[in-house]
Amino acid sequence: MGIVFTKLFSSVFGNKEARILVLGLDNAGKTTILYRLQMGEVVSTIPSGQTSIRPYWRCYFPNTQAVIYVVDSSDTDRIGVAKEEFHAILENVKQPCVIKLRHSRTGTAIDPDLLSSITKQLTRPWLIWTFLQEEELKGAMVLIFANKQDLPGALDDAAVTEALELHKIKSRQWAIFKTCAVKGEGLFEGLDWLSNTLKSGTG
Ligand SMILES: Nc1nc2c(ncn2[C@@H]2O[C@H](COP(=O)(O)OP(=O)(O)OP(=O)(O)O)[C@@H](O)[C@H]2O)c(=O)[nH]1
Ligand SMILES: [Mg+2]
Repeated sequence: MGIVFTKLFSSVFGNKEARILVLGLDNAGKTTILYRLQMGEVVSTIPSGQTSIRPYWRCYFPNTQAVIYVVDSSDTDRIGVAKEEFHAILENVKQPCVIKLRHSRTGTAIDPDLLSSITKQLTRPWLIWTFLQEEELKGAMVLIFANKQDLPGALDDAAVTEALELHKIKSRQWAIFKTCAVKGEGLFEGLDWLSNTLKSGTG
């Protein structure tokens, strides 16, 4: 997998840095996905989808080319919340933002400078979990991972498409892929789409 990915990385992004934001409700599988993509040590330091920090999804770093939105396809109780959050992200809400993150387990505050120094140290600059002004998201393309396909009762890609009302997305490229993050299934197919779309410059 590492080799496949390295090839993908070098052929697609070259020396250019591509900023990709990974979002989703808590427990959706973001950390597992980033771990499968060999980013475990970085994502473990940054809190993610918990309710208390969701408002800060509106604040990001500039120049994000793509958003990966991870959905727990088996969590049908919260698929409506996942939809609301998703469309809130895509809406162009311009508001001043203060970034103040807390580690989900220790409660330690993570300041933006630290966050940015973490991301600068990444050896693989193609994937950066970070924050940007939401207006910068206007042109970003969206990759949706309908995750946890292995669980009984999981909605398939068509059902997640409907539940998230993806057809309402008019002004940006999007695609949805079924994934099972724990087995690593579907992730590279999704990244393949992302890289091809980034490469073709149509996103
Ligand atoms: N069965 C199954 N479990 C999964 C899958 N992906 C993730 N999980 C499990 O779901 C739980 C949550 O996964 P995380 O990757 O921690 O989710 P997260 O989105 O990072 O959650 P927060 O950090 O709380 O926002 C873990 O127990 C994972 O092992 C999957 O594809 N199938
Ligand atoms: Mg996590």
